Amino acid sequence: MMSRPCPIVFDLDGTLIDSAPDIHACVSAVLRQHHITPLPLPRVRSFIGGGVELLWSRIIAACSIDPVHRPALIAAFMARYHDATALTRMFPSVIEVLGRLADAGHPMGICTNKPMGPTLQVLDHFGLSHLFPVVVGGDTLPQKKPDPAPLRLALERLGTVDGNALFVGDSAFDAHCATAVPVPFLLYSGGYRLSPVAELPHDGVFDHFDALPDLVAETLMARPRSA
Ligand SMILES: O=C(O)COP(=O)(O)O
Repeated sequence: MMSRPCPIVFDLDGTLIDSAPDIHACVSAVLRQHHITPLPLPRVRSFIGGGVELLWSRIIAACSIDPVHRPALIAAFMARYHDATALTRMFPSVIEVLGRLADAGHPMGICTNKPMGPTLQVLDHFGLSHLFPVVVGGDTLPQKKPDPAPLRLALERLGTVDGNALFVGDSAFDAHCATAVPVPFLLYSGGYRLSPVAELPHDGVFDHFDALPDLVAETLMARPRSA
């Protein structure tokens, strides 16, 4: 009996989309409002991946801001972040490759630390919503990646059987989350990763989305499959 194509869950920021310029623009606007000199884009990009709260913990530390301002800063940021898509781009070939994987029958989902509001907005903006029947955001559960709970929820909602699924992401948050579930992890090396590839647990690595369908097939072939 042929087994059905396995579910594939994707991280969002730094994996499918380069959203750092929009996040940087929102952060800079909020800092300017508070008369604080904005940080350079690469610095803000290095703070992305652990969700909004961790992003702001890092900004507050980097700019030596009094933590008493934290709630106001985060509220002002969220008001801008909700529909910030103007500077965001999909990584090359993402739309074509997602279409190929969907046509091959893989059920697909998103597991991101980005809050649900901006996540749904950006998926809609890029015409990706219909590809992802399951979306777990950074505020869906109390836990965020690298805790396994959000990815486990996405896999459960996609009907994963016996861990027969794949997770695709770009960061240490994603790699350690996949290990904790556990589920095989494919690392996109062109995203916001801070650690060397060799230091992140992974079952495959790719630097361009054109390589992903073959990598998916190879990874699944190398593993025992459930019916
Ligand atoms: O909001 C973030 O920090 C990044 O979210 P991600 O999980 O899609 O990389």
